[in-house]
Amino acid sequence: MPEKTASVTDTPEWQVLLRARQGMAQTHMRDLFNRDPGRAQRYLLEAAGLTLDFSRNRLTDDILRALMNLARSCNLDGRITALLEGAKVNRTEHRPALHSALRQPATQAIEVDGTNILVEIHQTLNRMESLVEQVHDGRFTGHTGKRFTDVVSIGIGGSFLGPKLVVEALRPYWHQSINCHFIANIDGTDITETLAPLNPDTTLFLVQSKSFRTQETLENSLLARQWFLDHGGSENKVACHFLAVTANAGEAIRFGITPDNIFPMWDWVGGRYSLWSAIGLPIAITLGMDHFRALLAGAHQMDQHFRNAPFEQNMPVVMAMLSVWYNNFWGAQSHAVLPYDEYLKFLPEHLQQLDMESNGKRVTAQGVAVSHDTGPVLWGGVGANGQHAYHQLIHQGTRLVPADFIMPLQSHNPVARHHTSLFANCLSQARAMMTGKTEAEAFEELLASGMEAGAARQLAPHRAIPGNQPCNILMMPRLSPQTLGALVALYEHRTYVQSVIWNIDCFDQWGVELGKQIGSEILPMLSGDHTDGSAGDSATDNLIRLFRSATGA
Ligand SMILES: O=P(O)(O)OC[C@H]1O[C@H](O)[C@H](O)[C@@H](O)[C@@H]1O
Repeated sequence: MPEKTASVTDTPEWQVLLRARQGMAQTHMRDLFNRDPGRAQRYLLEAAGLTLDFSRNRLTDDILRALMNLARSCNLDGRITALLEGAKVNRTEHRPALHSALRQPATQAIEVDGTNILVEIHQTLNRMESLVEQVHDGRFTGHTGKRFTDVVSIGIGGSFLGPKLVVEALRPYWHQSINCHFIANIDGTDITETLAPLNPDTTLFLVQSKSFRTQETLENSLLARQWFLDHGGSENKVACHFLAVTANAGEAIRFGITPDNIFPMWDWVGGRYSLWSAIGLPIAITLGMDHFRALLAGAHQMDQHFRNAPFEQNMPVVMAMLSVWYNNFWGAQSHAVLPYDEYLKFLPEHLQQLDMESNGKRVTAQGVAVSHDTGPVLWGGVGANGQHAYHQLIHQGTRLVPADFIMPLQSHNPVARHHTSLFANCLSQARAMMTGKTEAEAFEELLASGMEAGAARQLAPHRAIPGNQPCNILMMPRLSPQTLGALVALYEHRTYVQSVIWNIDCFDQWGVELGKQIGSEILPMLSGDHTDGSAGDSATDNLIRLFRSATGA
């Protein structure tokens, strides 16, 4: 039987926050700003090149203190040390989660089972560097001797989303000679459309899979291999075009990858935390190793800030505790991430896996059902596009939607006055969410526009906006490898801190396994290899029949 531990909801610190929540029920953020204009200056943090303005929150100094007391009561200090120093924080898989070690200079040792892992990490980085240089200067070429022009990463989940985010976000830093593509989905369209314009002689494939057992990745890799063979390649030239990154070298070799072409991964790195490892090869090849190392350096700066800054000034801790505040005390069910930068359009997707796969849990680390909500639904998209779509719900819907605005102060593409307009949009949305517009204000506005009083009275409730929607604004001088590294590491640590408060294991993902298991049973029924069984329920059986009659299987 799982050991029973006291729930965080029973602690005095939790009760203080419950009372604080009651006390804030009638307080609007407008009042908070009116009473305390200094909050804008006070609720501003700097770390690793990022600036966080968290003044637009349902927050007072007392509540901030109470949130940090809750963090202390959960031994957050000790848990941060445990994470960064390699304790087995992934309890169900008995592993450390040492993504921070991947960006650590080799000056101090970090031991896992008696081995200093920094040695292998830096050896791997050096191997990556050598590969990148050889690809760039043409010493490592395709089988016809032509330089590589395209790299295709085949992987899914954590072996896809992080590298894709970084590669797309750092386009202004791309090495000029090479293009990068990603194949993830087991949808023929993904691979067909990606490979169609490519030249097999000048295309380098990276098979990216920690486990080397992921069906989508293995099937796509087989197909890519066949494409290479069908277009002038031969079996003995596959090694020139296929590399793998995996913690399961044995499977990769069985699959046909030459041992020399395999880069290591380790079981102490979670998939969604792995872009800093050799899973980052698409990044390193596309941007060059200097930029990859700058990305690591930015993340390392955030690690140091996370380790050393007092809680009240600790950016990941503050953001995590604000999320706990809204999630557990105000009933928020989602969290929006709104990057005001086109290059960051894949950030919400990466953070969805990071946050929702990590904190989408319903039992404590001890295996007992939680007595509180855990991770909210994370969603979002680039501003200003969202303003003309889902922001309506944030402004006038019935739900509380805390949001993070993310905005570089300088643009890589400073055309006309676009960047100023973009920043104006970001600030105006944050202000509209915070202040809203009362019905009386809406009424006055309509009268001033010349509308007759009766009509104005009728329309005013539709134009009123409650406001009081909390948001953070995260800024950086410019989106660069360093600031992006810090930004992603910030969200990694924010995720961890939440999991500490909720007492859940944020490094496993058992929930995704059942679907895979059922999928492997259904596949032969759909393809006609196994026709007389039942999937176990009539609804599934019905659609299997429908699919088979539509496809003639
Ligand atoms: O890297 P792989 O072993 O192929 O795993 C790819 C992905 O698939 C799994 O189902 C997990 O949900 C993800 O956490 C993982 O990143």
